[in-house]
Amino acid sequence: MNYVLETENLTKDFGSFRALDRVSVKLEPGKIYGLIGRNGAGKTTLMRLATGLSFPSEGSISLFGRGGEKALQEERKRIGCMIEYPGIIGNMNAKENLRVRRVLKGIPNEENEDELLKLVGLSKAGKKKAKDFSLGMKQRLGIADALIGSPELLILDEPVNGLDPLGVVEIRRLLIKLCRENHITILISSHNLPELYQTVTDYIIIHEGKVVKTLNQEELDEKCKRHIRIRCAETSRLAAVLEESLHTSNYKVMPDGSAKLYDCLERQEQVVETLYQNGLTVKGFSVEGDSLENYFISVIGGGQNDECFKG
Ligand SMILES: Nc1ncnc2c1ncn2[C@@H]1O[C@H](COP(=O)(O)OP(=O)(O)OP(=O)(O)O)[C@@H](O)[C@H]1O
Repeated sequence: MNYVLETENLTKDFGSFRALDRVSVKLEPGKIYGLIGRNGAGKTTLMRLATGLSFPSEGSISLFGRGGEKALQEERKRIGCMIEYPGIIGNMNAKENLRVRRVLKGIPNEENEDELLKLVGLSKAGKKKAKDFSLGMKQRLGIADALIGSPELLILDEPVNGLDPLGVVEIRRLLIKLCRENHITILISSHNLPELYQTVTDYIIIHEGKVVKTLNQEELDEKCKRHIRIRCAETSRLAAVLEESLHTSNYKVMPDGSAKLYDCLERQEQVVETLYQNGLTVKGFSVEGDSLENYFISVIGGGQNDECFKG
């Protein structure tokens, strides 16, 4: 497969400080990746390297299946980005801002600025100068800017940072639309985990410059979904008892022979009783599953400053 972005052992040192440590990630087309990590984990550094705003100390990057400086320079035209702060000219309105960007990006044909403004919900901003925009409007203008040139990969550093709940929802809808309808692959960083959960398809968890976990939404759901974990000696009969006596097929038999039961959480006593009545020797019975925040904290080791994961 030609990955949209692939890094191999990507490393960035600032003097003796290693901000990014042998990061290898692969971004498949048509997905929305959430880059998660505490303050200073290396998210922006990774994004800056991918977009060519900074250069690696070691390791390699390839974009759309091509590596090497010359090819990267060409392929970067297929990326749109908003990193750190949206670069906005305060004395110009939204449309003028986009026009300047288009010219700076060397896109000669009259790109459809009106269409972009409509897409990000700024068509009514009219003559209002960007310096008078709300934070949400500025973020949306930043995204419109990143969309100039019809990029196939959109890289957004904390696009919902500082937005009110409605603004957050608007950006979420926009990103999902861009991915589903315009087939744009998206990499976003955010500390707002509940929000990411509703937006992204895949997660890349980064901690102290290292990628400590990559997983998709389904895998995360599986990890976080509350369930009863049942361990018993007669593995082969357990499934039959769950189906025939508890009338549920909402369970999964794990490789170690235990079962995860996603039903019956409100009637655990009845479950235990039924297992005993059917002659099963229960060796373990526990309720497992976690909140999203706790899962991420468990992956990165927890500790102080966990408030970077907003609830
Ligand atoms: N130009 C630089 N010179 C020195 N150190 C830097 C530089 N840029 C980043 N760093 C350091 O590299 C580490 C990673 O920074 P980075 O901005 O990538 O973190 P982040 O995950 O984006 O954090 P945040 O969530 O706060 O934005 C931090 O410790 C930061 O201080």
